[in-house]
Amino acid sequence: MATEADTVTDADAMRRAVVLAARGLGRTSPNPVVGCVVLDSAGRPAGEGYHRRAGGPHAEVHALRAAGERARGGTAYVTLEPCDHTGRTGPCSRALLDAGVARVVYAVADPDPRAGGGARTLRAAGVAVERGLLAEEAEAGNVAWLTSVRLRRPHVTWKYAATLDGRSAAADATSRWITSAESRADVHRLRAEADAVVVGAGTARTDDPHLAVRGVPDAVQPLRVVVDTEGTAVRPGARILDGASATLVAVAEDADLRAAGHLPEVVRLPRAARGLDVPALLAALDARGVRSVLLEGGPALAGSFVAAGAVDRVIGYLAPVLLGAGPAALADAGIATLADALRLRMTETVRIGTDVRITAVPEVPATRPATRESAVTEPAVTASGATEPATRESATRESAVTEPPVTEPADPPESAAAESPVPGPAAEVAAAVRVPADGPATKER
Ligand SMILES: NC(=O)C1=CN([C@@H]2O[C@H](COP(=O)(O)OP(=O)(O)OC[C@H]3O[C@@H](n4cnc5c(N)ncnc54)[C@H](OP(=O)(O)O)[C@@H]3O)[C@@H](O)[C@H]2O)C=CC1
Ligand SMILES: Nc1c(N[C@@H]2O[C@H](COP(=O)(O)O)[C@@H](O)[C@H]2O)[nH]c(=O)[nH]c1=O
Repeated sequence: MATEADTVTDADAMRRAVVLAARGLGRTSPNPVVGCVVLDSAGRPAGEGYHRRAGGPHAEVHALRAAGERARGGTAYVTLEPCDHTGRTGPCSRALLDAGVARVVYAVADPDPRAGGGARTLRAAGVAVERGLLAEEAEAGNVAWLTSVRLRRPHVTWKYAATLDGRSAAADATSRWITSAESRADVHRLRAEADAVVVGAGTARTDDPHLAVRGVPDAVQPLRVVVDTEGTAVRPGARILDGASATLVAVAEDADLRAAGHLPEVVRLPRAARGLDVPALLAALDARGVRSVLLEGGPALAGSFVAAGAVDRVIGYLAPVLLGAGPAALADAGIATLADALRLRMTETVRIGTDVRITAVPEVPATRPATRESAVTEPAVTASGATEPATRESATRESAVTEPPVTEPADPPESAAAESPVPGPAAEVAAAVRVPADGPATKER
């Protein structure tokens, strides 16, 4: 018989599931990260698992396999509502029913109301279903995927490195290096978690950046993106063209690309007041399944992202260095008076090497996609002439950021599948990223 010491509380089981889910970060895109813990009928640990990669078994399947017969009559704790559809793998609702699980507790409901509901299927089959346990923690761990599904654009983290007086380069444009080796290694971890790393033409010209992940074992490489109106910033032989990861150059619809034959892939976007239209860029990335963007600057492009309401998280590395001159970390973001300042809430401060890393999120998170600056929505065309998916019209899908714990008295929101892409352009297209045949692993899209 199980003693109290053998048994696990609901909260502990879900906490473990959240920890397990995080192991999939950077590997599951375009799917969410999901963790699952199964307790037997006496409340003792029976199995656990997490979603390891898109196309692979879901967290529930891993956990049920580990639990075997001990799942019968037990409880499954899942960080996201179990899926109810057949994608590349079968429905988790079915797997849970087949395993004889008596109770399912999930943290976060799937935000897509159009997809079928795993919770509803389970409940209809007599399983006790509860949602909302540790929803905030599970939500935080899955913020990129949830933001991407809710806003129909990738989650954007703007990362910068600055001196203590807030400068991101010296007056002569040199900036290597402001921050310590430890901070720079930490940035590679951020890159490994992102589907795409984005920089502006100024950074491409000045820094000749590489932008791939280095020094993170088994990292899945992000797409490298340069926002370059005329398609002239990435020169032949640029480090970004080395094949370590796929590279995409965003150019204007009317850019003259006759001298751009060295660019591996190009997407054409509308022009905006400054450079290219940021919401259109995000829509183009969304259309190819990019769930998360690490915006690495520079100051001008970051300013445009802030102006477009398209920064969901800021990670600043502040070094104990003074310059006194040189560009500020952020250039014009369309904010003219203090009342319009973008106020952030600090979520973490950590000392890294000789620097401080500050993480902050907007006090008022985005609840709708940024609006296109330019009115026209047209198919973008690649350098090779292939038509890219049309950019999305800005949709308005508002949803609460977190949900309070709820014991299901009535029908919960219908669930989409952990594996289910959002119906619409992103799912329809999910264009494969061009990588050399013998190239490194690239995030599956
Ligand atoms: N410390 C740090 O964290 C970082 C420092 N840096 C430093 O910053 C400097 C470069 O920064 P910066 O000159 O601001 O360059 P950016 O990298 O921000 O690129 C700006 C250029 O991108 C193009 N662009 C296209 N669309 C847009 C848009 N919507 N908004 C803004 N720009 C757009 C424009 O060039 P075009 O018209 O040609 O397309 C524009 O001039 C370098 O000295 C570099 O070393 C850079 C990154 C990070
Ligand atoms: N100067 C500066 C940073 N600069 C950023 O790093 C990019 C270079 O990346 P890579 O070529 O891959 O090493 C560069 O273009 C800019 O975006 N980052 C930091 O963490 N600390 C620093 O002091």
